[in-house]
Amino acid sequence: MKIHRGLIFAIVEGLQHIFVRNRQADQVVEQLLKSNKKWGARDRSFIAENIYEIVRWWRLVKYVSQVEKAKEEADFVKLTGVWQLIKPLHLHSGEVIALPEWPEFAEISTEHVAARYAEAMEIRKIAQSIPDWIDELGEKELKKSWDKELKALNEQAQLNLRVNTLKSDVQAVLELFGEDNAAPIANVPNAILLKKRQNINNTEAFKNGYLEVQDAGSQLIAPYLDIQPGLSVIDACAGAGGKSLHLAALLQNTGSILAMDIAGLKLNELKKRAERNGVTNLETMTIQFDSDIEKLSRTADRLLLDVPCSGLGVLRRNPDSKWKLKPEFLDQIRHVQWHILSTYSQMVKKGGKMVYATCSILPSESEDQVKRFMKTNRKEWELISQQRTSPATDGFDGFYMALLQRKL
Ligand SMILES: C[S@@+](CC[C@H](N)C(=O)[O-])C[C@H]1O[C@@H](n2cnc3c(N)ncnc32)[C@H](O)[C@@H]1O
Repeated sequence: MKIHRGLIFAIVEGLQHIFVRNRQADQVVEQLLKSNKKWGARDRSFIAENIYEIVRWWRLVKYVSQVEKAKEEADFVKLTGVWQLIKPLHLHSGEVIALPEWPEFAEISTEHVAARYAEAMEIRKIAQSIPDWIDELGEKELKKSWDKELKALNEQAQLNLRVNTLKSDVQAVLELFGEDNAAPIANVPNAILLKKRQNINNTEAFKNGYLEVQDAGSQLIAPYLDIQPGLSVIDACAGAGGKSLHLAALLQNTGSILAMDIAGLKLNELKKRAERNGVTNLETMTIQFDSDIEKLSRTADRLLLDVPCSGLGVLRRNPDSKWKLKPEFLDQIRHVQWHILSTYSQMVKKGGKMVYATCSILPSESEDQVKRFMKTNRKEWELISQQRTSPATDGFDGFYMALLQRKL
């Protein structure tokens, strides 16, 4: 494939936004692609793919390029050029290419790149492109399985849909996308795998609320709460509502859902999504004080605690977060998780159930928090079951869920 200057500089612009201006990769890519209507579908996917790949393999590309800290435009051009050379080797895809003879690439020697790449492959944290502290933590917490999870977290995530059963069904959505392009996912009742990447938000099916984009692993969490029609459900960390919408569908629009969060803006987004999904049993509430929780003591048949976390189970989708995450944040978020689990659980009625969930592969954010909760609340609570999904073993994102019941 011929390398076009305009496309390389679009990638460079995107990377500068992410690494210099500290912006989120998905938002940067979305805005960049909107900014030039002349790019065709191939150009767009070239730009988006390269930005995500370079973000994912950032430490490796910097090592091979010998760029210590990327600051200037020239650094990003070099990194983008070097990635074009190592990509076919590293991802086993595409043909090996020669870089065009632009002055910006004059310094890059193919032989030197090949030698540095071979050297990098011997050092896991560089070959797998992960900060030292996450590599150490992963090994400490996951022991032998860290190696294979780390590799799986560097793969490109599949595109999964959840069919909204309030408005459509799996068969109808499969027919919309066609047999060649869509397939059901085993053991996840309303999940569909789309074989080709595409922008779902522009489709009529999405605009009509027939479907949502949601990883199949994430689709296991709402049903884990043992939902039956008529129940009163609280989703206490609802965010923009991926799981609230699923809960509404499982309730078949009966009973009630109270979607809560400390971030009111996210709940506003949830309201829009609920309308598109045809959800009629949902209210939202922004949490401001501890007393907001106390007032709801023992009111819920079911409580979902989809707590804030490191996101180390969803790095395939958000590869930039491994560079932005800091050890101090992880310590702080574990305290928040504990606060939520130990105080919000009061909202569950006697005999009611609660799911504690994270999108982290780390036991310290997941199993250990539940273990600690059970140690202090054994008289009142029973741990019914726990489940994990894993990028390495089932190909889903890395989620943890625990089902607990308040004794009668
Ligand atoms: C993992 S995200 C939720 C994702 C959401 N459930 C979904 O399925 O789309 C965690 C959420 O917890 C919220 N949060 C953080 N601290 C909180 C707190 N103390 N109480 C309630 N929500 C909190 C964050 O704003 C964020 O939206």
